[in-house]
Amino acid sequence: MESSSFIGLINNVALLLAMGIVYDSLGLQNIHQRFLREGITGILVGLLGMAVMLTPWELIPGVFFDARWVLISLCGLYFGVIPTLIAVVMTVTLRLYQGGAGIYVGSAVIICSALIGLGWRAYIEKHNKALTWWRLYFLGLSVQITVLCLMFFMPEHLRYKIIAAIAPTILIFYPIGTMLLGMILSRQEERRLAERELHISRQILNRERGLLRGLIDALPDHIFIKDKEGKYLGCNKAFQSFTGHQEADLIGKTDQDFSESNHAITDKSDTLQVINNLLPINREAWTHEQDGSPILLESQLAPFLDMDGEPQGIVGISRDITEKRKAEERILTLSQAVEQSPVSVVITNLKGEVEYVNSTFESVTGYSQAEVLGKDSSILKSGKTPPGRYADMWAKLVQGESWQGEFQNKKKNGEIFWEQAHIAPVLDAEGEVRHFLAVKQDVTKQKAQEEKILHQAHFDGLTELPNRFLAMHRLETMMHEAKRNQHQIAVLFLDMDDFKKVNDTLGHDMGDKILVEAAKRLQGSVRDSDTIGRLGGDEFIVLINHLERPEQALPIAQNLLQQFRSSLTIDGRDILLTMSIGIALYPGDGTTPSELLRNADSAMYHSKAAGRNSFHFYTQEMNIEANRRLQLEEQLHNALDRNELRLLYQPVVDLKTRKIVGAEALLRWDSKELGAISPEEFIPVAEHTGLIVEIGKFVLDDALRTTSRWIKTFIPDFHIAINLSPRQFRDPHLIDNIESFVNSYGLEGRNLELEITEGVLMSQHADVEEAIAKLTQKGISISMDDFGTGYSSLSYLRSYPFNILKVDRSFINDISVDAADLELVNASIDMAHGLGLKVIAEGVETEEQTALLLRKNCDMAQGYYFSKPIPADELEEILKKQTSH
Ligand SMILES: Nc1nc2c(ncn2[C@@H]2O[C@H](COP(=O)(O)O[C@H]3[C@@H](O)[C@H](n4cnc5c(=O)[nH]c(N)nc54)O[C@@H]3COP(=O)(O)O)[C@@H](O)[C@H]2O)c(=O)[nH]1
Repeated sequence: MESSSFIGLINNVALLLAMGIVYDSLGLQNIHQRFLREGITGILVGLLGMAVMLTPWELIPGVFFDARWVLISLCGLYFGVIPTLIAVVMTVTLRLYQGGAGIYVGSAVIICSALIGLGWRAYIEKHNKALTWWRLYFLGLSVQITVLCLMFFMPEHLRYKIIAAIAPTILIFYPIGTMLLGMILSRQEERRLAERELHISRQILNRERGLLRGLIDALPDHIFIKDKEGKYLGCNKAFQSFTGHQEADLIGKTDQDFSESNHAITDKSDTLQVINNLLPINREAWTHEQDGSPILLESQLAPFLDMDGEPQGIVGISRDITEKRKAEERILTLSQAVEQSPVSVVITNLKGEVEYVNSTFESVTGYSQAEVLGKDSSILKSGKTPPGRYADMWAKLVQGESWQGEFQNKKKNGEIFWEQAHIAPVLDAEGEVRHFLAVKQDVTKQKAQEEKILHQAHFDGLTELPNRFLAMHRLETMMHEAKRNQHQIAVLFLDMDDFKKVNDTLGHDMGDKILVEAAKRLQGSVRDSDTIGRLGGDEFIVLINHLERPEQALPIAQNLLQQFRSSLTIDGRDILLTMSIGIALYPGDGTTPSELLRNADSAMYHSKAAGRNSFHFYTQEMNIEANRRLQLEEQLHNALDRNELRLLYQPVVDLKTRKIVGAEALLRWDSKELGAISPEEFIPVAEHTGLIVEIGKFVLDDALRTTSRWIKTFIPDFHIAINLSPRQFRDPHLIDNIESFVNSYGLEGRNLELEITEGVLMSQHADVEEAIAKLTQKGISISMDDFGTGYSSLSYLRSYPFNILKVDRSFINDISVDAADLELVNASIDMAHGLGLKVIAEGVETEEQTALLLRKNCDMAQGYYFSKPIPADELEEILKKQTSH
């Protein structure tokens, strides 16, 4: 090859190499817009191709040659369609401009080499092949063979000359050149790619490093790194502000160089421990913040290793757990309080499944925690709680409101129990309902108590009949219904005849049994729709509903009386009892329950007055009687204050001497409103109302004061008889009062005689026995009044320490005409004397009676024959005269 040809070849090679260098130095790969990048690349390759075409070398004289197809084929292979098209257009244009014999073959060479380059590119991309040296070689070879073939289209006189001239060169050197050039371009491409990746990696690394630092600095936890000697290698902002030292000041120093706060997080021994064991450790320590406030730090220290696994130091994270610890302690206290709470605590999820129960729940229900966890809270349902209550509860809970109420639940052993529950939704920090909390108390005992109280409030404890309150309530309900339906009601007021006497005689226990039996008989004689109740004592009420005519009550009352025609058998004893019944009708006899009851009561009184064991319908006259009783009660209340009460004295005469030896104090009431009222009328009222206690005290005081004068002046042995009613014995001050009056008026016990009737003894109060014993100890005489009228006076005479027997007026009346009465009185006197008692005959009205009594050895007498009850001053005059004789 000639030197000029060689220079041309070198020139072509240099231009081809320049393509890669220029591409690199222009940084075309950095142009992000694809069309711009490919356009510029195409122009650059086109320019280089034109430069190659303008610097050919003369292969043989007259035959010029260049390496354009190498450039164009590599452009197709490396840069793709658009740059190759531009380069082809530019170089073909130049070739056409150059003209000559090879104008078309030269242009075809450019186009074919471009197509072969693009074809190889498509093949490599499609099959994802690597651009190896041998592929580059075959690309070069295929291009050269194509170029050689195209040479056959040269004019005939040149065709073989050219082929002969170029064939060895392009078949031997050009494929190798193409391969080498391609490899250079590939290497450049790889380097460019590696650089770009490195650049990107650096960017990522920097960004991530910044991000990581930012993150670490943003963390509230204290983060630090130390080397093996415990010297700081770095730390985050939180650590800096906690220790009060900048990172730059910390680096290279140990905790020994700083204050306590650093030691709280880690100390040298921790660092050594972590490094030696290569295991993380946790530690907690109390220290102080910069402002001196105490703070609890929890630190985690872990080793960090180099690539070879050698420990390089430790990394530590420490955080403020002061609030967490306080919260834990609060939660612990709270959970212990809940656990030990005396009430059951249940926490469920929103589906009602149990998540927690305390120990009280376990002990109350018998279920262990394990048995109920995850179960539906309805496990305790007994089926006895009304379903509406659960619906009401859920309606409240789903609205976020709390609910309280009672359930009748079932224990594990099947026992039913009452629970008072307060259930509330539990909200989380966002205000969302997450759980339900139930606080429950076993109120079974209270319920039973309530029911008992309710029962007691409505039912009579002895007979289990409705009591006054319930009976009146039912009457009111019946009245409403009767008013609506235009029917009538009969209210029957029942009172047992002489029950008090029977009760007192046979004792209260027997009395109670009689009442129970009587109640059963009454119950059996009315319809279910009627009501029978106990008003108290021996009083019952029967309410007959749905009457059309008043007469319909008549057979019912008759039937009730009939029930008691046969005797009651109690404890083997046959007891015959009768009833007095009063009937009031609604609406005729009253428009309120109390008015009807009052009027039925008046009618009952009338039955009593009419001889008992009978019934009477209420009449207006009865109302008058009842009103009278009411008036007496009202007026008697203040009779003492108004000085309406005074005492009369009836002398008691010694039958042998006919001299006054004593007197009986008898009370009189001259009411300013009602006029003179007989003691027979007002004493029962005073007893009934309890006013007798106050009045009796007045009698004792007045009588003892008055007679003390007579005793001191006229008769030292004078005895004053004072009546005591049963009710007075229930006064705890009775004995003290008597003693105090006797002492204060300078009297002796023998000057006082207390008259008690059988009724006092029959009440069987322990107080009576005790009181009588105390009184007799003080020398006070006790006399049995109205002897002979009661049932068992004789047995009482033996049982109690009586001093005097007062034979009742009813026996004395007829002793002069009735031999039986005289015998009775005679026997009484003998018996009394046999027991060591003195006898006073009451109601002596004639000399004949007096003489008979004297003959029968009666000791004393009182009665109109000797004197009616007279005022104190009159008796004083008599005593004066008697003494002076
Ligand atoms: N607890 C108290 N009871 C008292 C007191 N004062 C009286 N009474 C009791 O009231 C009942 C009626 O008493 P009174 O109307 O006073 O009748 C007494 C005499 O007046 C009456 N009497 C006396 N002699 C005759 C007579 O010859 N004929 C006749 N027809 N009546 C006569 O008898 C009554 C006395 O009875 P007694 O008490 O049984 O001795 C009466 O039961 C009183 O007890 C009082 O302060 N406290």
